[in-house]
Amino acid sequence: MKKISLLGATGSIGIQTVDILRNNKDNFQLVALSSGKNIEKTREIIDDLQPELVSVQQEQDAIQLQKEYPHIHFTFGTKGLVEVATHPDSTVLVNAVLGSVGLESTLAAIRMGKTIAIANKETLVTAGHLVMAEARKYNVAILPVDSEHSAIFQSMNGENPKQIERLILTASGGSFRDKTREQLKDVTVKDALNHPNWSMGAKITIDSATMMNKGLEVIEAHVLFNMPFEKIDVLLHKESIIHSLVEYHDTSVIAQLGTPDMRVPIQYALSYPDRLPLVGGNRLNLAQIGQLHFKEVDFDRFRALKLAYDAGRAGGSVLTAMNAANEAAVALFLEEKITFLQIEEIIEQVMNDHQNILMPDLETILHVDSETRKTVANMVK
Ligand SMILES: NC(=O)C1=CN([C@@H]2O[C@H](COP(=O)(O)OP(=O)(O)OC[C@H]3O[C@@H](n4cnc5c(N)ncnc54)[C@H](OP(=O)(O)O)[C@@H]3O)[C@@H](O)[C@H]2O)C=CC1
Ligand SMILES: CC(=O)[C@@H](O)[C@H](O)COP(=O)(O)O
Ligand SMILES: [Mn+2]
Repeated sequence: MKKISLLGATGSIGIQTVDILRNNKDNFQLVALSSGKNIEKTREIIDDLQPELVSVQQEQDAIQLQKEYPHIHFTFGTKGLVEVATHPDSTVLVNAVLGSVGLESTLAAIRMGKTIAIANKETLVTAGHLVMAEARKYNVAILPVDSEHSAIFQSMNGENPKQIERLILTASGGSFRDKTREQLKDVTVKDALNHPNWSMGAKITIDSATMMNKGLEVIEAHVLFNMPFEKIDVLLHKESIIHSLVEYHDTSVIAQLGTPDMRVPIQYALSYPDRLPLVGGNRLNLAQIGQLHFKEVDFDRFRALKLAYDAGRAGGSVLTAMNAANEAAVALFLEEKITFLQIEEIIEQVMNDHQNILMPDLETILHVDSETRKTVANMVK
């Protein structure tokens, strides 16, 4: 029986994780969870899986829930995320919270020796060097949940990492993959939220449309697999059936395929090194699909991807600035305060203005993160 702490239980990844835990009660037990502001969904998960500890975003929600569930301990805010992540009974942290707010709780869980199943890519982008250094120090496994990184992880199983030629991340191209830059000028939030293959949270769906998601994933791959950027490629593949590929010295290419279903990589990170049957999973029928498509990426068309490669190659605090600018700009786009193309304009301006600090410590990262968010807010006043 693995005991689990789950950050971001009410989100897209969180709900799918809860689904897996519910279907595998003999293997997993949820001991602690965090949610944000969705208190109705939080109640449903509590009633279903009876955790010992729950953290919500706001104090008043914690007070209300404490009255309703006196046998459960409630907490809130950033310290609540840390409490959930470090619950003494859990051995695995599933980090499915959104954004760089997941950083400190991840570091705290690593220092308690917990295995980390990580969906929260912003944490790896903003402070990958700190997370991986702590993971090495405490001998903790960081298991990918992101579909591409899970595919790479599975395609590296039993192989010698030194014999890898390159990693190939597949990209659907997002909601606007068939539009020109000219046509992107007046796209709406509703259109941007309409991802062709995946049903996901709003922020990552917009990231997918700008291709910043793929940029974050290139950096995530660099961090998780210790691979130089020159050996990480992106390939447009509109069906999202091949989740990513690894090419070896001898020209062999190993890939992981499957129908687009995030429960597969989530469950694999939980059951690793075993595999469990996926309740309600759809089997891949390649004969029925008939054709798979591939195309080279145009970096002028997908400018956010180029910015992410630039930040990755530079390293240092510009990664935090880029990530925070993206989080802030996407939030403004979702509130309809800026246009779609302004997202990457804002990121580019923030990166150009940034005074880079190499190997930033936690304090510097938190400072750059909050200052960048203020800068972006001022840019659109
Ligand atoms: N969705 C997907 O298929 C995939 C997602 N990922 C990554 O996983 C992470 C989560 O994505 P996704 O599930 O789509 O996101 P969602 O927006 O659906 O969910 C985010 C979760 O985080 C909570 N949350 C948000 N802000 C805060 C905060 N300030 N404090 C505490 N809790 C907070 C939300 O709470 P509430 O809703 O209660 O307010 C919710 O539980 C992201 O890093 C994303 O890039 C990676 C691969 C695929
Ligand atoms: C499901 C998942 O892992 C997402 O990150 C997905 O990759 C988004 O798809 P694209 O970024 O390829 O559009
Ligand atoms: Mn992904």
